[in-house]
Amino acid sequence: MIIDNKLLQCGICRVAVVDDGIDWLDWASKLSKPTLDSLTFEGDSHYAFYRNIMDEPSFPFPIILNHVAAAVQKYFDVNSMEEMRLDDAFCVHYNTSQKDSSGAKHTDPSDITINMCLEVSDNIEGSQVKFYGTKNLHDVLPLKDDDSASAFLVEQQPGYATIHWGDHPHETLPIEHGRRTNVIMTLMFKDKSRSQAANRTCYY
Ligand SMILES: O=C(O)CCC(=O)C(=O)O
Ligand SMILES: [Fe+2]
Repeated sequence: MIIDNKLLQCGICRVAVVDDGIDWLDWASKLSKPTLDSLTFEGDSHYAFYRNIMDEPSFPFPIILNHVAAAVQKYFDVNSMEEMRLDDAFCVHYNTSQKDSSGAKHTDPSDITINMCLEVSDNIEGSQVKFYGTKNLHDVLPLKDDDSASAFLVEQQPGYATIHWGDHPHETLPIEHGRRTNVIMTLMFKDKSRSQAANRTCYY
């Protein structure tokens, strides 16, 4: 597991999901097309492109969850992935033809979010995820107060999952060049008494 220590100290864990059997680009091209459902009743007005993929039959959710399990267990106070359930999953896609490719500042309706990057074009500019403030991770020495970032950017890299607490405020910056496709998976503690997310108001 190669983990970026600076990000960890800010509360973000980035993990490579390398699997010979998965063609991320192929999934990006498939999922970044609208469906009738995504165009009609399930749109999320906060994203220029949003497509729910909970019912996508062959998307490799189990493989992704397997790859991130060790990191989730080490850093997010989870003893076993059995304690978590996948509550929702959707694809976001950004390109320069979109009128507004930013994502407003929010927290997620999740205890833990896994944001899997499928595709980033070579000419990408912008479209970083900007996090506000730092969060503590298990087993990571937090930054001293004066080093603590008030906000920082996380670049997205294809094949990497960004794992963060659902209540870590973040936004997506507008894309200036290129295209990007990510899949966002929201995880909840099955034990409702451990879940902070059920009654969260996500937008400010
Ligand atoms: O990748 C993106 O632009 C969305 C990021 C996000 O909202 C998340 O990780 O929860
Ligand atoms: Fe989010």
